[in-house]
Amino acid sequence: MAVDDRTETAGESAADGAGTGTGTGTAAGATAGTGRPSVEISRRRLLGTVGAAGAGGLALGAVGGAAGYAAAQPEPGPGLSSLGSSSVAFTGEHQPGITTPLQARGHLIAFDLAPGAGRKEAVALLRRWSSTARRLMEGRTAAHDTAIALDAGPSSLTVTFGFGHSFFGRAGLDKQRPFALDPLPAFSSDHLDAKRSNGDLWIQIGADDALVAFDALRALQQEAGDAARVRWQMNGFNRSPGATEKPMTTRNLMGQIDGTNNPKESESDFAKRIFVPSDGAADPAWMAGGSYAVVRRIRMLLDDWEKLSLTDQEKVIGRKKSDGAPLTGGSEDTEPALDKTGPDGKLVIASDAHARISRPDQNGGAAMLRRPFSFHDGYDTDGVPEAGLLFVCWQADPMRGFVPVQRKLDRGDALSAFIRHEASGLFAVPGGARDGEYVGQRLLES
Ligand SMILES: C=CC1=C(C)c2cc3[nH]c(cc4nc(cc5[nH]c(cc1n2)c(C)c5CCC(=O)O)C(CCC(=O)O)=C4C)c(C)c3C=C
Ligand SMILES: [Fe+2]
Repeated sequence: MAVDDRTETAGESAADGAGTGTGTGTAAGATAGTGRPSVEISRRRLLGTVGAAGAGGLALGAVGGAAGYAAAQPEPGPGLSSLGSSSVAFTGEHQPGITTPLQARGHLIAFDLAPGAGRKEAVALLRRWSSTARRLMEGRTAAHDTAIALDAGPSSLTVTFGFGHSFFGRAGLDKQRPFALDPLPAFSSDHLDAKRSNGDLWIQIGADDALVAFDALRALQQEAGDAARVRWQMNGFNRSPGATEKPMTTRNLMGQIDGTNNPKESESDFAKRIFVPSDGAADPAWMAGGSYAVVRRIRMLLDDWEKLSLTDQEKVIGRKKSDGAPLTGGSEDTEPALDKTGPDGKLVIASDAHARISRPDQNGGAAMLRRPFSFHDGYDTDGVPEAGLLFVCWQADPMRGFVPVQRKLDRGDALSAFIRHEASGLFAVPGGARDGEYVGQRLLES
């Protein structure tokens, strides 16, 4: 949906002047106790000014900061593109960032409650985080804003919160811990780094603008305050909207079209597969409308992968690299002919092809919604790219989603020679906040 005029809160009205083009572009004054300047303004209001000023935003840089901004002559501007103006609702049956189309930027961050912090601190933290997530997703500023995203619209920002297994003991909520959060089994191909795995609390941030995404990451990390400490943090990306001639399924860093056969919202069993039932049958009740996120940092062994011929690469997956069509023919959306054999009598889609053995019909119906981000963290000392997939998948129950499929992949996936699972997390992601609620309220106030 396109961003609209914003209703200013009482807290924002004091800073209105900063957003109306009076000259500074930032509010004077400081936020009590932080020493940091308070930029408590609506991004939309500032955008109104920038829109009226046309190239004023550019003039800001060109002629030197706030003074240049004030001097810019008003000219009609093109306004926000749909990339900047699109926003996602914070409230709803489900949290945002699960069925939201993939965004161009992603940050994953896990926290542990600080020593001595418990349920009371967690309640205050989730209240703060929810309030900030809502504001930023609407294109408003955070309570203590840094100006990083000041000129941008909401840019499809989503913020999604989850609870890890260890949270429940620390918060005195053991009885509320779902069995579905029991630790994932070990897989023979695991090379997991415990320090970059799991955590009490998890946040997934996605946005189509890098500064909007980082702004949210920074705001939420700062607001953790004394209540929680960062355990690990990972950064990812996908294709930017509009980068291709027509909208299409994204590619991963192996060059494959990735996401084709994801469950579709239009399918009758979609909700049952991805979300914990909202009809009162959920156990525990606070997870109604929620979902379980499995997060795996999967390194791609790109030097080895890129040595394969195109034919061999396609054999590993069972689909064509160019358009994602099954090797048995057709286009991306064609159902693969799994039994089809070639002139040599062998299966056209090999018995160990990744896209064959990960299918629900090869795994007792197990299905998940894959919603990954690619990552690239530079090169190691040998010049090998530290790159791959921040694999995030969503399901109503990991034992009927990720676990059986990963077990099967572990036993004989042609892709496994080219990937390495380096970190892992499992998080209970409660249903979306209702109006006036914070995320996790039904757990924390149960
Ligand atoms: C345990 C679950 C899975 C892991 C881990 C996984 C890693 C992984 N996958 C690719 C690339 C592709 N995967 C594709 C399909 C696919 N993968 C999984 C599950 C896991 N993948 C499923 C359930 C499916 C869909 C199967 C089906 O129903 O047809 C494809 C094909 C295109 C598509 O449907 O998306 C590609 C390509 C990589 C690179 C990777 C680890 C780095
Ligand atoms: Fe896959």
